[in-house]
Amino acid sequence: MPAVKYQKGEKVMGRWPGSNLYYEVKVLSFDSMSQLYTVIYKDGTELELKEQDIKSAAGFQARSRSRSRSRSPGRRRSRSRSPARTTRRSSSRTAAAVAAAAITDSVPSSRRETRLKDTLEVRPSPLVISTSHSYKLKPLLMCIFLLAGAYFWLLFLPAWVLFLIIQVNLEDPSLANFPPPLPPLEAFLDAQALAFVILWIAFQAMLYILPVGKLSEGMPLMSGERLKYRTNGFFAIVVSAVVVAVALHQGLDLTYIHSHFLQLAVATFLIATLLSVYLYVRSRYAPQEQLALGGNSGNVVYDFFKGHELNPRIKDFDLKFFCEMRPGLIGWCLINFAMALAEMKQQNLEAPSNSMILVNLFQLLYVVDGLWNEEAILTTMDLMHDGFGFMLAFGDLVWVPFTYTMQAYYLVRHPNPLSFPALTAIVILKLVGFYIFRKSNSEKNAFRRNPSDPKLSYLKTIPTATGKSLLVSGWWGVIRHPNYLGDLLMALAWSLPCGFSHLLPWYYMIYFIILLVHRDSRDMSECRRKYGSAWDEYCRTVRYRIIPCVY
Ligand SMILES: NC(=O)C1=CN([C@@H]2O[C@H](COP(=O)(O)OP(=O)(O)OC[C@H]3O[C@@H](n4cnc5c(N)ncnc54)[C@H](OP(=O)(O)O)[C@@H]3O)[C@@H](O)[C@H]2O)C=CC1
Ligand SMILES: CC(C)CCC[C@@H](C)[C@H]1CC=C2C3=C(CC[C@@]21C)[C@@]1(C)CC[C@H](O)C(C)(C)[C@@H]1CC3
Repeated sequence: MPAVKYQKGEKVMGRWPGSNLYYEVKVLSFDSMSQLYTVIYKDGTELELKEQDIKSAAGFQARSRSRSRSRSPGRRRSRSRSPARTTRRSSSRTAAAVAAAAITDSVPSSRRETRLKDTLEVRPSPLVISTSHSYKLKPLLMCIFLLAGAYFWLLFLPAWVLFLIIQVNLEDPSLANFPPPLPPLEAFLDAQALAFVILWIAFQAMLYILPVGKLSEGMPLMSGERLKYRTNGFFAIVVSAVVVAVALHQGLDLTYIHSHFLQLAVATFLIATLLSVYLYVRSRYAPQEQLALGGNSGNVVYDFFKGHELNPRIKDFDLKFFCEMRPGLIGWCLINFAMALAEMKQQNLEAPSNSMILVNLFQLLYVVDGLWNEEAILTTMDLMHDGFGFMLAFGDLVWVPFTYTMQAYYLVRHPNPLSFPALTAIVILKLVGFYIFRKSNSEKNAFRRNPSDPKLSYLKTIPTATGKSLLVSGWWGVIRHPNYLGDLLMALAWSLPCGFSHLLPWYYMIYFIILLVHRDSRDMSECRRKYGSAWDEYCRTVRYRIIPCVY
């Protein structure tokens, strides 16, 4: 049995979860089952920490002394944030009081910066957080639930995609016709479809590595390092569009995508599964500091599903960023366009229907906007916190292109004429949703990138113990997830053109409500863990999550 490294009663430095800050803590106990130390901070907060989040006090002080000696004056500015120094200072103010007092109010940027710095200087000892949110081993039942969940989703998600594809293409896609007639087994696999998918992904990978476009910096990792990302997504979609146009001109029949939708989906699923196996294997050898918090249960299926490595890269090629932003996202627009051509062919139309045009334009705007603002993805949850495993690989490569295109796929066989007032109302809804979505995402992204940006000086903020602040006015002062509200309004505008005859084209709307409500509660617990009572203060100030005055 391995020896316990830190003994009961020993004074050590413990990392504050989710940050790079270390505080002096006393070891209370060690649980050999969970391999977690229970430690107590100076203000009485008890947390459970892994061994790698603890350092011996002597070694830590020696290291921070030698590091601060070698720092340049510019970097020394941030010395007040060093944990060693923070622990030497003490403040009688409670964290909540500091947070409340330091909400900055319409101050000029220079003053605001000073104020921000001041709040960093008087940073209190860690916030008192309730143990129910603490960083501790989940009870056995919870573990069983999570494991069972992973098995369930692993089987359910691919089956659901197949079901949607087969069902929506039926003459009568009513759910009363469940289960749909299954095609013979050999109809699922098609070598040509597989070749097309491989070609598409390779083409996107080639565009991604071209030395064109900006190299953007990601958010600081635990190690303090900032990864660089080639954010040339807009370039990639423009080149893809030109190549497709040339291929069409040369006689390429894009309606192949409609007639082989099932085979293309199965081929992509195989690739996503192979990729996930590769990701799982390499995560077993990845250094500790490159791992995400989740996906380390020791259960193969759960870890395979959740993903463990945060930013798996082959040299500078970032697999998670590439998969999230390129083949699936740009493929989504290609498929929609192919569906418009298939609709014209099937229904003998000279031009796509108004509904089809709306769906195509709306979703194209969404994707182009995402690619134009590609840098903003670097401050989202997936990029910052989630490991890359089956869930995201499948989500990015299969789920997005083969289920987000459901409205266009549905319209090929189920026309839904739109009156002019209905069309106008839907366009207005989409634009309102888009405005809220874009403005709120850009505001948070700009603030996270440069909190002292003079253009944001009018915004009120709450400082937190991690050194980051929370916006408490502007879009993020109205509701806690304004970007989700905008996204939901847009989703509504995508389903409305399909009418109300069937439930299936509304699948995206229903799924999206569930996804975003779940993401919101996941984010709430994560932020509560990271920011402690500063987060509570934020929640008291901004009471509603997604819909003002309702939810
Ligand atoms: N079409 C689709 O399928 C999907 C689309 N989306 C869209 O992607 C976008 C990104 O979503 P997602 O990554 O889920 O979440 P967010 O972009 O909302 O990111 C949440 C993070 O923002 C930071 N944050 C929260 N509140 C504040 C605040 N008041 N001030 C400053 N920072 C704050 C926190 O991170 P920290 O403090 O660590 O910076 C938090 O963890 C959204 O627009 C969403 O609608 C998302 C999922 C699926
Ligand atoms: C398979 C599961 C049930 C769900 C998987 C979820 C993923 C499909 C989504 C998680 C977050 C996403 C985002 C986008 C696409 C869907 C996934 C990958 C996004 C790239 C779409 C375009 C937007 O402009 C965006 C804001 C960049 C989105 C970021 C999050």
